[in-house]
Amino acid sequence: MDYVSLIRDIPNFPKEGIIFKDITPLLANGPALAAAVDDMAAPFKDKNIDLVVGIESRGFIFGPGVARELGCGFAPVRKAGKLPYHTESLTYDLEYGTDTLEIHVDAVVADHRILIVDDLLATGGTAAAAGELIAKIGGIVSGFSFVIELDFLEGREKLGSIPISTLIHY
Ligand SMILES: O=P(O)(O)OC[C@H]1O[C@H](OP(=O)(O)OP(=O)(O)O)[C@H](O)[C@@H]1O
Ligand SMILES: Nc1ncnc2[nH]cnc12
Repeated sequence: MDYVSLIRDIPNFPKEGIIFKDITPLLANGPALAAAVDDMAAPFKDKNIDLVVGIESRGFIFGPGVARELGCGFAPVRKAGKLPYHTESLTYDLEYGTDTLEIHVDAVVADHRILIVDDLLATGGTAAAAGELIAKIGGIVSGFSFVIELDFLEGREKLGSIPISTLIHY
């Protein structure tokens, strides 16, 4: 699938100097969306994943589809103040600022194998924070699956030796 032609560059969004990768053309294309979800799940089909964790907000678009493909459930990692039950929380640096992520304390079963899903890996701060949160509540982070990776930001350096799958590299 030619994903690259379905991702639009938006210069200087949301801040001067950032080239934002807009995935909405890909989302609007039925075959491309289905292929992206399949391709994100494929490397993890035989990895005994127990739960997919998606990161707000664009991880919520792909995560449940990937979970369905893997035959497991889904749990959200959300921005601060959005989750209703008791949470673990972590503040981290973004390509364009800082943010705080939270997860419900009972989101994972102890020692279950977790796949983290998001649309894009940039500096890796978000994915690393999600991984730390899952470890704090007893899960085993067993993979990361992204649509896009911005190689020049070296985000995968923050994710250690855990398997990472990405559909498109820039
Ligand atoms: O690798 P990093 O440098 O941490 O950046 C990647 C994160 O940035 C974007 O989300 P954003 O924080 O813009 O939130 P959104 O999905 O709610 O728009 C993207 O969807 C990732 O979650
Ligand atoms: N350049 C970028 N485009 C889209 N989402 C992002 N998240 C972090 N950096 C981004």
